Amino acid sequence: MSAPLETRELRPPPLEGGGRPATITLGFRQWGRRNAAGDNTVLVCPALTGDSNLGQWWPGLLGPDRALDPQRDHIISIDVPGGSHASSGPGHLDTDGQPWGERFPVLTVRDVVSLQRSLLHELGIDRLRLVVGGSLGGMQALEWAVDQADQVDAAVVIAAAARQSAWARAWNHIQRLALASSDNLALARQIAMLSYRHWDNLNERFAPQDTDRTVASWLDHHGERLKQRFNPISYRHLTELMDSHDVGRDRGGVAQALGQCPVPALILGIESDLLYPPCDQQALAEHLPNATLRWLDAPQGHDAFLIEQRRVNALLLSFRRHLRNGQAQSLELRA
Ligand SMILES: CC(=O)SCCNC(=O)CCNC(=O)[C@H](O)C(C)(C)COP(=O)(O)OP(=O)(O)OC[C@H]1O[C@@H](n2cnc3c(N)ncnc32)[C@H](O)[C@@H]1OP(=O)(O)O
Ligand SMILES: N[C@@H](CCO)C(=O)O
Repeated sequence: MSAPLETRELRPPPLEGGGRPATITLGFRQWGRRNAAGDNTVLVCPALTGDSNLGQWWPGLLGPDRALDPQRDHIISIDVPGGSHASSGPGHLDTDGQPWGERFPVLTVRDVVSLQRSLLHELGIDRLRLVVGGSLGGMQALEWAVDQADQVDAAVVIAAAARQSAWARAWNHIQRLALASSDNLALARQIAMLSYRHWDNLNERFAPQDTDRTVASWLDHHGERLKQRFNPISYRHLTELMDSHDVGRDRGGVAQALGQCPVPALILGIESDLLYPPCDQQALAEHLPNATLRWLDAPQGHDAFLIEQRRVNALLLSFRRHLRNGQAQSLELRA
C-alpha cells in the first residue's frame, strides 16, 4: 500500500548533544484518516536503514484487517532524521546551499522522538493510540512511552533493549572502523548482517557444496545494495544514534525510568536474536509495570521482525484486541 511522501520544515528543539540547526525537514507518509475524536493515530518508527514507506518493508502488517489498518487507524511513519531518506541528513543541503556532510549534528534517540513530536504537534496530533517499532524503531517506541507516557496509549517494542548494550555498541564500533579506515560502507553492512542473522539460519541456507549462492556472495550483495542506497556519513551517524539509546539516562537509571512508565506495552523478543538477545527483552518486561512479554520463535535472528511478517502481524493484532477488550482477553503465547 503506497502513500505519498510529504515533507515539513520545522524549527527543531535544542538537541541533546548541543547545537540547534535553524531548520530540519522531516519526510513522512500517512495512511487512513484521523477520526473526529483525534484518538486513532498510530506512529510506526523505522529501523536503521528503513524509511517511512511502510508498505514496502512491512506489507504484511499494513492493510485492511491487519495490525495496521487504514480503515480504522490513522497511521504515520517518519523518515529518521540524520538518515538517507527524505528527512534532513548529511546528504541533504543546509540553508547555505551546501551539503550538510560532517556538519550535520549527531542526534540521539531522544532528539529523534522530540523532532517527531514537533511534527505531530504541527499536524495537530497530540495523542498516539499506539507507537510501534523494531530495532532502532523499537528504541524510539520505548522512548516515546517513557518520555510521553501521558500522550501514548500503548507501545509495541520489538527486538530492542532499554539501553544499547556493550555488545551492540561493539558491533557498531567495528562498523565505524570499517567506514573510517577505508570508507567502506559495504564492509560495514556485511559486518552488521552477521549480527542480524542467527548462525543456524546461515548454515541452513548456504550449504558448502552450493558454489553459486554462497554466504560470501550473499554478504557481498547486501553490502553493495546498501552502498547504492545509503550515505556513509548518515550510516555512521545512525550507528551513533543507536549507541545513544538509554531510557535511564538522567532519569535515575533504567529501573526507575521504566518503573514509572504506566503505558501498556507489548515487548516482543525474537528467540534467535543475537544482537538484542532475549535477556534484553526480559529485562524490559521485568521493569515495565504494564508490559506483556511475547516471543517470536523464528530461526533467522534479529531481522526476523522483517521476515516473519505474518506472525508479527498476528501478535500485534492479538495485542490490539487485548487492549480494545480492556485487557480482559488473554493473549496467544506464541506466534
Ligand atoms: C524496519 C525497516 O525499515 S528496515 C528496512 C528493511 N530493509 C532492509 O533491511 C534492506 C535489506 N534487506 C534485508 O536485509 C533482507 O532482504 C530482509 C531482512 C528485508 C529480508 O530477508 P530475507 O528474506 O532473508 O532475504 P535475503 O537476506 O536473502 O535478501 C534477499 C536478497 O538477497 C539476494 N541473495 C540471497 N542469497 C544470495 C546469495 N547467495 N548471493 C547473492 N545474493 C543473494 C536475493 O537475490 C535478494 O536480492 P534483492 O533484495 O536485491 O532482490
Ligand atoms: N536490517 C534492518 C534492521 C537492522 O536493525 C535495517 O537495515 O534497518
